[in-house]
Amino acid sequence: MNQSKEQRILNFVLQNAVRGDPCSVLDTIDKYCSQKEWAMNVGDEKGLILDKTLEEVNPSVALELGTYCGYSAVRIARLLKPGARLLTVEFNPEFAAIAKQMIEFAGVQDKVKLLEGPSEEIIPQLKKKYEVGTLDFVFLDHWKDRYTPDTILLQECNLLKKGSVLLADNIIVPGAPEFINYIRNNPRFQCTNYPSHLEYMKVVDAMEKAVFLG
Ligand SMILES: O=c1[nH]cnc2c(O)c(F)c(-c3ccc(F)cc3)cc12
Ligand SMILES: [Mg+2]
Repeated sequence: MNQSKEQRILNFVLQNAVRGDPCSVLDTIDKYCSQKEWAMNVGDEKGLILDKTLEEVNPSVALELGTYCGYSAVRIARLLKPGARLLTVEFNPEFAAIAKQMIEFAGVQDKVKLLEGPSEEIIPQLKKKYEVGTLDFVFLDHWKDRYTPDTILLQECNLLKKGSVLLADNIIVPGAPEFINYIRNNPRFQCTNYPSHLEYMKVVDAMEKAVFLG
């Protein structure tokens, strides 16, 4: 049974990165995905926008929707203050299995809880089952058609508080026009657009930050 691309990425990290060194894991994934096989990690250019947003927010509790191979989970976790935690949601069991190993190899497993399943099922469980009060930061990087319903669900579940920050990937490619229309016309959010490029490509993409006003 030949290996998946995601397994090849993990193997390259296990063989070439430094165990326990998150930056080494990120650089190694970026090297593989820019030189050998493209993959949908947020990457190093949009990753800097993620880093800057995280340094502004300095979240105690962060949520990521769309773990994939764990690149952005490692990227987020490496910047979390002591005691802060990241909950990351992945629907695809194969991706979740790869991400678990990636997160452990990077040494950030104590800061990250990987939740396997559909976001629409997991979000309503966050308060009671995962002891979340409210979320300081949410990274939307899963399926574009879920950005709006999940943002509405986060509000319905009272998981956002005044100042909670959402950051959404792929606003241009693959694009999330319905989300952009929803969030920019919603008076409860203050939006900022961050032009960038698609991971590992010269194609234009963008991220959108939306601050919940309460
Ligand atoms: O499905 C996705 N979920 C989360 N992030 C993505 C991404 O960053 C992509 F570039 C892409 C992408 C895939 C194929 C393309 F040709 C272009 C972008 C997809 C996703
Ligand atoms: Mg993405």
